[in-house]
Amino acid sequence: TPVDLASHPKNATVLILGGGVTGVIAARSLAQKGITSFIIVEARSELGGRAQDAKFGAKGKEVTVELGCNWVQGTQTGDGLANPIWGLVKKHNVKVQNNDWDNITTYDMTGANDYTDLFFESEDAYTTLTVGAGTRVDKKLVDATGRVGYALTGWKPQTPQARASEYYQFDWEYAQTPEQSSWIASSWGNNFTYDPDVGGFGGDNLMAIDQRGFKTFIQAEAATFLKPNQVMFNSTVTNITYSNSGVNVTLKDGRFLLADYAITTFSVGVLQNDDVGFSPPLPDWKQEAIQSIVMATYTKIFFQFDHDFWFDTQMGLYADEERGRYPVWQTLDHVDFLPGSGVVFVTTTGDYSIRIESLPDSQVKAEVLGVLQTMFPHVKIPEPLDFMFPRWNANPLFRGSYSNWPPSFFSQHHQNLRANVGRLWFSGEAMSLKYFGFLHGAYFEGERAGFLLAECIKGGSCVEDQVTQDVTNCAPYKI
Ligand SMILES: Cc1cc2nc3c(=O)[nH]c(=O)nc-3n(C[C@H](O)[C@H](O)[C@H](O)COP(=O)(O)OP(=O)(O)OC[C@H]3O[C@@H](n4cnc5c(N)ncnc54)[C@H](O)[C@@H]3O)c2cc1C
Repeated sequence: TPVDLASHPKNATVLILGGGVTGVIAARSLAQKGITSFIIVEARSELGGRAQDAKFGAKGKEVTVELGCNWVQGTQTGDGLANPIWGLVKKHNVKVQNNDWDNITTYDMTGANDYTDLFFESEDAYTTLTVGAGTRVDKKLVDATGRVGYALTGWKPQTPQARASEYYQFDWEYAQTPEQSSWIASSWGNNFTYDPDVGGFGGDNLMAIDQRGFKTFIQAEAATFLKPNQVMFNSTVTNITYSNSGVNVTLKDGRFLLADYAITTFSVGVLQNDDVGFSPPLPDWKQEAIQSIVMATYTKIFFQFDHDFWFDTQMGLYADEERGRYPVWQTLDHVDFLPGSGVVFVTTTGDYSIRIESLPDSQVKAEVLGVLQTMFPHVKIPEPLDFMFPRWNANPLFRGSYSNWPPSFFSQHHQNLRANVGRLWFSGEAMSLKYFGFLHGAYFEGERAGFLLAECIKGGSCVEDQVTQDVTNCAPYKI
């Protein structure tokens, strides 16, 4: 039954839908501007969203492993712009360790095979790709796929080793292939994070190994300002009704909440898959924007063994004949991370992640053990003590791991994705122009939404982004 929004008392001025980094920082930003009548509505029983961990390992050998985000990507160079996640990590003493992605041992179908020269060549090819994208932006040329960019800038991988090296530079970051990704947006996504010459933070990657979980950086920050009555846990939103007078949110258990405004911070995967309904349906321009971005999937598959029999470097790379088949390996059983833990994990991305999510655990485990046997032909691979992987794509609270920008997603789509629909505001990592996909993208978007909405509530402008009703071609097709 439709609720008469006008005649009901409001639960709060603002409902912040989702308690990940975006939601927490939006709440903090509202509070900083004097708006304290808000409620964070979160389906899970804790804050953090995709900053999520699990206890993993045999009894007595358990360690905390990160199922979702794991790194502070880029810190700061000189007195340049600092990654705000790094600021929170330092403020709350979250334990992180420098992770050297070039400290790598390479393997292929014959076992250990040193193709690090090729690996570093692929690193240079990636840099050339991003420079080529910059030239396109300067010349106002249309976007193309990452694959087109690689080919036009001279990188044409022909061997499994070259493809695996390319995968490490590209797919392991964007969680999709160069064919599926925007050449231009993937390049600026990289540069604004890692390249201090264009205002990026810098080249470091700090890996969280805090046994309280990486999520501590955001939970501890929330504890500095959030009051118990400003957050509702175990509250899954099923429907959002919006009008000129307010927003009404229905929860799975039948409760409903009323407010003057709401900010949704749900992943674009959630918005794409109708896990939450909107009444009235979102306008066409909004729906096209939501469906035009991609929610990619990045999967870490964890193993614990009784003892370490693998590489001594921080990273390992395996080249299979099939590109993307269990390629990137990381050890936690390393003097820099969690020595003695017996934990090693491998990452898959994109369509390969979707594939393994549909398989039983036993099959994935057998496949990966087979790959380990190929990588280490002279070792009898022991039975693991523990095995686990999260299914991010199937999870109705996320539907993937983070957004990726396809070449058919245009600037106007981006503005439309971010724009509010009346009193319903949209935020989250995917709305970040420069840092889509990253934690720091979520942080900056939460801050932006909180500050702008505070202005609106105080009588300022309530419309920030220009909406484009129809995203059109500047040179229409002549058919
Ligand atoms: C496997 C993986 C690896 C990653 N690695 C990194 C990394 O190393 N570095 C990095 O910078 N970034 C990384 N990321 C990306 C980063 O985690 C995200 O960009 C960021 O956490 C997104 O924050 P958010 O607040 O926008 O969204 P979310 O964290 O998704 O927050 C949205 C919240 O909404 C809740 N929610 C969803 N549906 C409902 C509903 N119907 N009702 C109520 N609540 C709901 C969710 O539970 C969630 O808490 C990774 C992500 C994943 C999954």
